[in-house]
Amino acid sequence: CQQLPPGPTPLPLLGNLVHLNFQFHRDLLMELAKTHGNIYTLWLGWTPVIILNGFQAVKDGLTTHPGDVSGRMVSPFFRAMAKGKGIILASGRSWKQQRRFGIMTLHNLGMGKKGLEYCVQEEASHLVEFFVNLKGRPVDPSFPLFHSISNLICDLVFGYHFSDEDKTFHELISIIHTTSCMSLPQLYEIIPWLMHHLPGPHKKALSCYDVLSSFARREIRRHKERGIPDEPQDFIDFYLAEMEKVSVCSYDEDNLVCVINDLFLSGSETSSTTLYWGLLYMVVHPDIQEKVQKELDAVLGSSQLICYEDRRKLPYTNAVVHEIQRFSNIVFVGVPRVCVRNTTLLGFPLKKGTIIMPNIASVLYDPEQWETPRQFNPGHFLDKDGNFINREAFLPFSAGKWHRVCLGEHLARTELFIFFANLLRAFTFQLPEGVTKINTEPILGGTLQPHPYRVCAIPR
Ligand code: HEM
Repeated sequence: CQQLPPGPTPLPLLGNLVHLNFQFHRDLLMELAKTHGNIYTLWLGWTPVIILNGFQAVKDGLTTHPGDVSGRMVSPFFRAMAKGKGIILASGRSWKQQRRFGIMTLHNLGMGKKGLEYCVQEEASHLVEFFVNLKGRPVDPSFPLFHSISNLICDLVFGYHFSDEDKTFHELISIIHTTSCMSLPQLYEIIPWLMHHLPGPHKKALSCYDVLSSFARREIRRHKERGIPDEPQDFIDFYLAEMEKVSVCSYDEDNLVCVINDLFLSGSETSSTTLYWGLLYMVVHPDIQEKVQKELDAVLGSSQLICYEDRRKLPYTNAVVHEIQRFSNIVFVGVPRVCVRNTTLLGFPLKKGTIIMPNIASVLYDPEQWETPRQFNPGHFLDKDGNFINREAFLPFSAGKWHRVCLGEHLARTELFIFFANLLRAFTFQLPEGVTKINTEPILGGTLQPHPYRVCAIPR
């Protein structure tokens, strides 16, 4: 039998939604843990959701019986979107196969002649060129960052990347942006039968998802028409080759479409928003920016291609990149998990189907783990001699190595390091003349976003 952890008293019908102001706010969730403990229950309407708070609870909760808590919520909204296919919104055998294939293929693409790191370096140098052409004029870097990171996914998945002016690409990234910035429409989860017939942001997200799917189908058709080369060049080639080889039912075109959508939706906005925060922090902390530049100048030449491996020679820069991820904690309440069988979570027996929400923000801001959790402090990742140190509580990609943990972790780390180091080697970022104030509070959406801002990239 089930024993739910304690929590605030729910109201009839709405549960704790009113307590939450109909959204998950990281600070409110951390505040509730002070009263109810590091594992507590919130009710979304009739549905109990178990919240894990702080490093120890999140780590133990996700890694003690990782297989038991590796399901995803097949909520009405998610079902309407991906119909249980792909990776991020899928569960069970099909999810396992798509995920394993996705990991293997990203790895294989990294090994190829035109490896993954090369694509990252190429996109980073296009971005540097973009800023050079601006000649120090103010710009909101959000769009160019998003553009470059999405184009990188195009490179990996489609085998080519778009030019800056391409209209189709602008249409594609505006769709990805709208869909990935959406927060989960809570009302759809509670009354899907009604919301399905009403207009609103949920309708927009669903129709964007359909447009994205038709885009993926067009690319799959193009690949089929030109035939699969002996040496697959991109994600679609690898997948189509696999479809020909094995007759496993979950390798089908619908799954491929959803996997492509997953790569765009979880791989574009996350990395580009982290870099958007990164430039903001550099403007706010010019002393830290200068220290990074000094290290880059001392260790690298001005034209040398920057590799991910260079992070070992650049401990301060590496620490700043990690601190940007920690402090911005963009995926603030993680992605909900579901128990795939009856299990025990930190001593509480839970039934199959119970939803678990790891509050990632409470890990990255855990006062027991970080010296100055609410301050931007690269020292969190440095020892007293200035060497880089890994921190156990650095879990922006979540936890549970062989199960649900972020599939793009390696790609994201490579992108963040190479983009950041290239940008800071080439430019000093500062506020436009006359601007003295800047808002560093996040906007709550699908991820935590900075308020729009403009910077000048002054060539060094
Ligand atoms: C700064 C960048 C990124 C952050 C902070 C991030 C974070 C996360 C988090 C917290 C999860 C949920 C894991 C869980 O359920 O425990 C996740 C899942 C996922 N991420 Fe990332 N991610 C990033 C970049 C990427 C990139 C670049 C890709 C791929 C191109 C990617 C692909 C995925 C996929 C496919 C999943 C679903 C995994 C599954 O359900 O099995 N992510 N990510």
